Amino acid sequence: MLEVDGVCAGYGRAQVLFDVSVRAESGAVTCVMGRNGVGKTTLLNTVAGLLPATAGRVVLDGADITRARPHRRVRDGIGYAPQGHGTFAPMTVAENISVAREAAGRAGPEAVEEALELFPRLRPLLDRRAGFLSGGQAQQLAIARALVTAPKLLVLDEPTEGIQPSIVAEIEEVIRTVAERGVAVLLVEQYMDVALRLADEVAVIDAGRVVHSGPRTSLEDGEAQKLIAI
Ligand SMILES: Nc1ncnc2c1ncn2[C@@H]1O[C@H](COP(=O)(O)OP(=O)(O)OP(=O)(O)O)[C@@H](O)[C@H]1O
Repeated sequence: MLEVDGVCAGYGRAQVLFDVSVRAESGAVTCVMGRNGVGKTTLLNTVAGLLPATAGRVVLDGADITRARPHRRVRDGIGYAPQGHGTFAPMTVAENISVAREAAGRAGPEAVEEALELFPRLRPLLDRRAGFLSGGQAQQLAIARALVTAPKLLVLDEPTEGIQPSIVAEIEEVIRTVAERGVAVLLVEQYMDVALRLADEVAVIDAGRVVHSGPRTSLEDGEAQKLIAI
């Protein structure tokens, strides 16, 4: 579904990603791991089109989208829940969700109901402004906003960071359900226990390069774990 092929990217003269190749298949969770500052968010921003790739290709469903703008990528089927949620604080939960659905132009109004079935805790909060949500609620809203775009590829940046364990379990359940429905999930995750529960495939980044990739079971290897340990 997604092929990131030999991508380089960075900020001004500071190159962050070096020849990065990662794939995410439909119906599977691909987990990108690595220590702080190694380039995980930079990779996701390059996939979402928020940061240009200076070399290499991003291919979605066989189409080269390397130069496509972010809104085009949403319409092509990339749903992104960025780190720090990226929700509109002054807007209500309901407005956040409907704006995301309408902007994507991929799904009908029934997508909102489907997202609320996955995140029932959001239902009583529909009239609350997003800026007044707890961290866990805001994260659920961020994922719901990505889901109402009816993505083929769901991109999540550390969705369990700083969130209480009961909500983490609910978010994990949604990620699993979405993958089982055939969506490709590309997930940045720092916590080994979460990755071991969710990932089908893993890619470990260190200093802007992919230094390990393979099935989840390859994470049991001590060498792979050393690359992630803080
Ligand atoms: N907007 C920016 N301008 C300049 N440098 C940046 C910018 N965003 C990130 N960087 C730098 O790029 C490098 C990679 O950052 P990135 O956020 O991709 O790492 P990360 O692996 O996602 O880390 P974290 O787990 O802390 O989010 C870091 O050295 C960071 O300081």
